[in-house]
Amino acid sequence: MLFHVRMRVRLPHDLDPGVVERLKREEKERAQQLQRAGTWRHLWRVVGQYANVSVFDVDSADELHEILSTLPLFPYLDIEVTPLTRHPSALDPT
Ligand SMILES: O=C(O)CC1=CCC(=O)O1
Repeated sequence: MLFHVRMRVRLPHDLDPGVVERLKREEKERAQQLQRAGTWRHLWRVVGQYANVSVFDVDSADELHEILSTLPLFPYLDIEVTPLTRHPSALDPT
């Protein structure tokens, strides 16, 4: 199942810079692990915002919830999820 996910990052301005650096490093490691596994299919920066749009390929909404809710940055993310299905005019079968 494919899901479009929009994440907006809202880090508190008074968060310790060392904590911010660690969270970003851990988020990157987890994101790249999931990309290598084929689960995090697309990861794009939204121009002009500290936000991304992503496409996840998972077996269920429960699996997606588990992934998103365990991201290191999760406490600081506003997340919107949109389930996707195949468009009948799409050439790409995936
Ligand atoms: O910077 C972001 O958009 C948040 C994020 C998601 C994966 C990652 O490495 O950073």
